[in-house]
Amino acid sequence: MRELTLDLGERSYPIRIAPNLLSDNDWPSFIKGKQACVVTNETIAPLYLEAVLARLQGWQVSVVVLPDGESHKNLETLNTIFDQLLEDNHTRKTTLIALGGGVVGDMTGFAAACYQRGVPFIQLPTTLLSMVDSSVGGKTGVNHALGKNMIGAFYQPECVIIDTETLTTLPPREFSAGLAEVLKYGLIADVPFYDWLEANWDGLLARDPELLAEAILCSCENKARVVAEDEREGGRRAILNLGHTFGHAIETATGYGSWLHGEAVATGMLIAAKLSSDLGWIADAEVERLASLLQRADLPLNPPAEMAAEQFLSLMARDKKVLDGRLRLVLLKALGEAVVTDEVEQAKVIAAIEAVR
Ligand SMILES: NC(=O)c1ccc[n+]([C@@H]2O[C@H](COP(=O)([O-])OP(=O)(O)OC[C@H]3O[C@@H](n4cnc5c(N)ncnc54)[C@H](O)[C@@H]3O)[C@@H](O)[C@H]2O)c1
Ligand SMILES: O=C(O)C(=O)C[C@@H](O)[C@H](O)[C@H](O)COP(=O)(O)O
Ligand SMILES: [Zn+2]
Repeated sequence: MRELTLDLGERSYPIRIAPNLLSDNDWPSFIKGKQACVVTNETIAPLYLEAVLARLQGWQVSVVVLPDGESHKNLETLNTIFDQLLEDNHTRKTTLIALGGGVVGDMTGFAAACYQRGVPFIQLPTTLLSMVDSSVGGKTGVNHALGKNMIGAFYQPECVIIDTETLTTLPPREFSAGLAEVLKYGLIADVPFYDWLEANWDGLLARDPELLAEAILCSCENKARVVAEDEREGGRRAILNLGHTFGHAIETATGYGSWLHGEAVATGMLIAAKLSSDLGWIADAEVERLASLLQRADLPLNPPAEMAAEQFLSLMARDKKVLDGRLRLVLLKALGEAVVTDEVEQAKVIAAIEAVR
């Protein structure tokens, strides 16, 4: 088993990575008391709910099965979790268990932050993206029609249990979406990891278990390092948003459905890389290198044809990083060195969007 700790003082927690951890009797020990509510969705429940419930026999356990998809990551769906918790008389001693991808994880975490002003929760991520990113770091929340993740809270889990065996059932498009966030860590902070990813890209695409476990560990280590430094995004944590200002605009414009989060981030990172090379910060060859890795994973390189640059700009004006009315973008000062800047001319931003198109 691989293990690391996200170091946040008294709110520190372990992140465990190994095959078949869901069937392990160890993870329920992170739950204080014998009351729990498992939140999952209609796709994941038939695959993994039984294994989880088998570990909780004799407990007071409720189950909430959410509809599947990013389009359901909203307040209306969130309320169904509260309905169930109240109907089943759950108290402040109840622990919520997020069994699923980032959508289930973000909503369960936010429900835990709100229910009776806060109950514990644990993360059992089942997508690559949720293993390497969303289950770690305590960003929880839901979307609003006018913007992505606009309603939420910073709220940390008790532990993150990554059962790598669950990746065997993940559809290829979802797997690739996760790889986009994996590449992000190399781009923003870890050139040796980026080189390693490029060297092992075929093996990763073939889902070699050892390579995957290594990539998940390295991603979690990178994320944990940044979050431990700046839990509530006062500064450095914003680098984890590389590509997201453009990506969130795509997701919002397309109604949280046709583009997966990781796909939108892939295209967004390519725009950010192009802008960084236009500014003379990274070599043109690095933009090509990233495009090639994305393409080999079948990730989209071009923004939606119907999205004009002006639509990007108006949606990006609501980005959470906007300060004093000024757009702040995460760009690459060098490969492996992300910076947050508000000093890029609008014309250059438009040019990068058009160039990638
Ligand atoms: N909180 C954070 O820090 C953070 C970080 C990155 C992304 N996110 C959020 O995460 C979400 C995206 O997460 P995601 O990519 O996991 O998407 P997702 O949760 O929608 O899961 C992707 C799809 O895979 C299915 N699935 C999940 N596990 C499976 C498995 N093992 N086998 C078969 N099918 C499985 C799901 O039912 C879904 O259809 C977005 O809402 C994004 O905003 C949050
Ligand atoms: O953990 C973070 O911080 C991130 O930015 C990780 C991102 O991959 C993730 O998509 C996050 O949900 C985006 O956060 P937001 O604050 O821009 O909504
Ligand atoms: Zn993301």
